[in-house]
Amino acid sequence: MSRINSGEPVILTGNSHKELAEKVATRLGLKLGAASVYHKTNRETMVDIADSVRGKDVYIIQTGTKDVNNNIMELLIMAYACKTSSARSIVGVIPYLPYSKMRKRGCIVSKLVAKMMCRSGLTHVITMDLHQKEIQGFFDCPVDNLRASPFLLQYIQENIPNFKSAVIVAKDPASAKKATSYAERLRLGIAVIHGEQKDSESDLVDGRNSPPPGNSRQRITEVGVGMPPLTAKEKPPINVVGDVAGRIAIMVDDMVDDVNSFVAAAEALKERGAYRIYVLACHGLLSLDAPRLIEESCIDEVVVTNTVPHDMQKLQCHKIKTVDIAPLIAEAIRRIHNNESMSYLFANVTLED
Ligand SMILES: O=P(O)(O)OC[C@H]1O[C@H](OP(=O)(O)OP(=O)(O)O)[C@H](O)[C@@H]1O
Repeated sequence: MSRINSGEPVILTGNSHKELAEKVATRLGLKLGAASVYHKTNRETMVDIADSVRGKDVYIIQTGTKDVNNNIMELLIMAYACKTSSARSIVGVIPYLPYSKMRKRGCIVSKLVAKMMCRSGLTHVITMDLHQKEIQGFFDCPVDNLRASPFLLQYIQENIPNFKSAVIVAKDPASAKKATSYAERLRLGIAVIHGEQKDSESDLVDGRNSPPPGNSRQRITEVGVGMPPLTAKEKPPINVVGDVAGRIAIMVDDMVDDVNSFVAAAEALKERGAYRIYVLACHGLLSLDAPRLIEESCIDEVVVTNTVPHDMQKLQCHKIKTVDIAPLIAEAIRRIHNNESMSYLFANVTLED
């Protein structure tokens, strides 16, 4: 990779993923800028940037982790500190953009997050595999939504023996387009799973202010709007459309969170004769009990990139593998900094990725 050539940028990072930030800086032939980001005893976030950023192009590498609210505050305060110290441009490098999964009912938090980031001083955002591409429209600055698919496709070709006898699986109809786009590039067939795999409220971990019990359809009917209630027993059964018998099944998605939906899908695939089951996704959030669930499941491997740190989860589960996307992020920074076209980075991706 050629070097940065138009005035050295400053690469800063908060506490979300130092390892990734260091890898990116090293690839660019730079050192991380001296900044300390810490929390006072009252939990307020403090930022000290040691060197002057006046007139500089600053890149702040900060991803979303399980410490998500601190991740966001650190980024906002760092960006604001750079803005008020007269940085020329401030690029937020946010590999996993938090709050991008929209909850059914409730406000669109990603719009609020985008507005706060722009107000704090970000002049450009680099992110990866947005859960909804439309989120880019919430930002009042340019957004480059990089894709992990070329890296994941390469992993399949190099690390899954007999991948030519595999079928790419969409674990729900919503991910069918993504599965098709992977399948076409690998010249494989697809299968689509239909049916309820997890409760829509399964990501609630804190009981305070949680919605009243009962499923959402029931509540809608109680106030006299909408269709008759569907009870848990009446949920559509899991159905696999496509032939997976005697094949390797590879599920592709944007993120693996608490993993429940993938485990349920894997069981359906196993029942129908798939003999090896892989899950590939960009973001390995691997929340809650995910490592144990994967370990005990019929999934053979979960392959994610290092947009989100997951070393602890790997200690608990030997089936989790990591693909390094630091080279992609470094190349995006280099191109933006040198005012070069980004199209090269999108050469082998499709709109559906
Ligand atoms: O918690 P896990 O079981 O690991 O699930 C992760 C899934 O959640 C997200 O989709 P979501 O269910 O939010 O559906 P959506 O596409 O309707 O937003 C994401 O795209 C994965 O498919």
